[in-house]
Amino acid sequence: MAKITLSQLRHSYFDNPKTPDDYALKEIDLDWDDGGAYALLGPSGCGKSTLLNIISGLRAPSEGRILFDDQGVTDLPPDRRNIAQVFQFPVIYDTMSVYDNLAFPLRNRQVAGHLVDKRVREIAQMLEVEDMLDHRAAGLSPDNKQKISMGRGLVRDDVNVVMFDEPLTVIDPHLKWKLRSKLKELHQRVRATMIYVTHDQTEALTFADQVVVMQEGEIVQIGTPVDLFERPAHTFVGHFIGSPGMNVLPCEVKEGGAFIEGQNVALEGDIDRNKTGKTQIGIRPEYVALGDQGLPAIVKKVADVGRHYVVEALMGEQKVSAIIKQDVPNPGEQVHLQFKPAQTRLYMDDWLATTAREGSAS
Ligand SMILES: Nc1ncnc2c1ncn2[C@@H]1O[C@H](COP(=O)(O)OP(=O)(O)OP(=O)(O)O)[C@@H](O)[C@H]1O
Repeated sequence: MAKITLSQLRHSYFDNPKTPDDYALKEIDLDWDDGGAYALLGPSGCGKSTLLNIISGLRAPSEGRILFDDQGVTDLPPDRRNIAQVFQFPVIYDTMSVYDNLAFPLRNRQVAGHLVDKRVREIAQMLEVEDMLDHRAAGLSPDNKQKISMGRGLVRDDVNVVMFDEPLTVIDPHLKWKLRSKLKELHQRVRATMIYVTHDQTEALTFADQVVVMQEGEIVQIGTPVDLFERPAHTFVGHFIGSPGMNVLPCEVKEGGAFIEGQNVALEGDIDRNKTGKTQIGIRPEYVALGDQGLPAIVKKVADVGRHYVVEALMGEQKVSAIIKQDVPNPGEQVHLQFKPAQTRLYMDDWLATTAREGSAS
């Protein structure tokens, strides 16, 4: 397995790109460590497939380099990059048995018979498909077919990286969680460098140790699932991750503090003096409480989602969500919103612009 480096990578589908918007990938600099479990997360059109195709060699980048273990591979064709890929739809040979399907990538590389057998049985045991080894692949259910497809991706231990491209698309919703946790377990056993591409936050956060969040051809944050939840570096990450996402509220900054509707709102720490631009407060619904004092708002909707209630209130024209467990208000009621200071962040032009005060509870 290998460390993957993307250096000053840019890609445009136009012949003469001029503005940043002409680039499907703006500028990507990234190191993926050997043996890490990564997710590439972002909405449709943000550039995930473009990036994946550039790493696998199906597409040449307009600018920049790709290195595997510090060796340049930018000019190598896909078959010389030594990558295993698992796609949205199962890629297996229907006429072959499950055993032969799993053995295929190894036999193709002239691996000795006894080693093929050992590895196929190991992978089959990890995937819990040992009892299917003699079955013909054609008769398998879609989720078992995709399991075998994953097995084919994992069977070789000499690949640089295993890339999964939305691998759970065809899986029944009630089986998704099973395969999701299975993949995480497989990574822990196989310890290969894995990149999991998805637009689904649950899949990304369950699988990856580090999640790379993309928006409009740019990486907006790389972090652990906890980092992304606790300290979104960009308002997009705050919106995209969480349910409901982070509240992003226009505010005024003066005298070193932030104000909404003339009321001072305590922030997590100091404001970064080097940043400028549109000013907004970011606060997750989990850290908004209702009380006697605070920012006045009118309750619009209350949803009981089982473990807690999601209250949607209007502060003037501005919608604010709060997650609460008890003392549920009624729609139409006047309430006061209180933001937990250690979780109240300022964003300037959508980028985080406060530093957490040392020792403040997060
Ligand atoms: N072959 C192409 N020619 C021109 N533009 C393209 C081509 N492929 C992708 N694009 C554009 O590049 C941008 C990034 O697309 P890309 O497919 O990489 O995103 P994605 O995040 O993988 O989305 P999805 O999940 O929908 O596949 C989009 O604006 C898309 O319209």
